[in-house]
Amino acid sequence: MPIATRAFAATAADAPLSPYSFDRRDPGSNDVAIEIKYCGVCHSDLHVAKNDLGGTRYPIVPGHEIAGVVTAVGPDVSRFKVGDRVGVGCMVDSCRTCAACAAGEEQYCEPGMTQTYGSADPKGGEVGQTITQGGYADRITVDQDFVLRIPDALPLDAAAPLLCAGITTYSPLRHWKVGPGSKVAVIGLGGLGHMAVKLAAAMGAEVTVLSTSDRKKGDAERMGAKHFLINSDKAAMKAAAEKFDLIINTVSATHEIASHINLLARDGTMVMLGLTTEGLPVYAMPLLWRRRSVAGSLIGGIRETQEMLDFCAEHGIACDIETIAPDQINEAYARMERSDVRYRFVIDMARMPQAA
Ligand SMILES: NC(=O)c1ccc[n+]([C@@H]2O[C@H](COP(=O)([O-])OP(=O)(O)OC[C@H]3O[C@@H](n4cnc5c(N)ncnc54)[C@H](O)[C@@H]3O)[C@@H](O)[C@H]2O)c1
Ligand SMILES: [Zn+2]
Repeated sequence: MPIATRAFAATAADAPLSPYSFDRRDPGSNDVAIEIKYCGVCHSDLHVAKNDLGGTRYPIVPGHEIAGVVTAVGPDVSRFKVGDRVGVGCMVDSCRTCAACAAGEEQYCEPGMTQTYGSADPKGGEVGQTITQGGYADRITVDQDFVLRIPDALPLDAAAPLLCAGITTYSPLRHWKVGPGSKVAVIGLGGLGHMAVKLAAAMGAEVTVLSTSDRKKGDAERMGAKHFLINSDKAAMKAAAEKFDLIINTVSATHEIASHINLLARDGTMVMLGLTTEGLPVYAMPLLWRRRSVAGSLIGGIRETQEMLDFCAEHGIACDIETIAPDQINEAYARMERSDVRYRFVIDMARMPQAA
């Protein structure tokens, strides 16, 4: 029996999200059926719903920060049982044979991972759907290899955004070997940025937040930042020159980065996380003079995502959230566009309208 699912979908780039019903597949032999309790609202959802990146196929149910409880498992599922607290992030499958998948970095799967929403699903996807549909929904069915275990120490609502915002910031902090003594700067204190601050501080780094105003200074310090820099303050920016080993750039819109390169120490790296589509000028001289890099990073693999969840449980880290009902999603998007969010909206599926 296919699983009746209530959701919120975008039907066009300029239309508000609205109630949408469809069927999830009944669990196959390796599948886990999940009742979604909470889903975080990532800025990528907004980019896709509004077709900022091009190529969105409608209707689309966004959402890739999923936390819920297992309701059924297929006969070959060994890792999960009914009642387990689980999460699903940005991927629901990959080729599993390419070099990236073999290295546990399924996000860089060479033929391409199957994203939680908007991907053509090689297994046929949801019943009657040509693309995968995401987590602004009360049910989902996912292959067990792409399901994460949410440790008991983490509340499901505040853990949900870890499945994207958490892993997207944890992975570059690990890749660039952040630890005690590292100096890390975070640009953009939103969903990703606030997790970058908490995670880098828990890894022992000295963290600085770079922002356009001092509105969030108190919050940043509470999250573990030692310093707060306003990027229009020329004297402060000059004083911070050559300071940082790693700059995590989470800004969601195209913005000037060249003036920030001088903040990097020798061998320092600025990691771009925002899904911006326009080119940005970067000059060779400040890069080569200190062997600096500008890099990018995409979410993180399944093994590393579990490691991140366990790290958060061990260090008592979760997201700062504002819980909303599914029908408040359009208002939440409008607020995200105004940078009015502290620091992640999370949809509570128990408040799904009955008629959806
Ligand atoms: N690389 C990845 O794997 C990955 C994963 C998740 C999200 N993302 C992308 O990362 C970006 C951030 O996502 P989020 O969910 O944290 O968004 P968010 O809306 O929670 O935060 C964005 C931050 O950028 C700031 N900002 C926006 N425009 C700005 C500007 N012009 N100048 C300076 N600051 C500005 C906002 O004040 C806010 O602090 C988005 O583009 C999102 O799509 C990438
Ligand atoms: Zn995301």
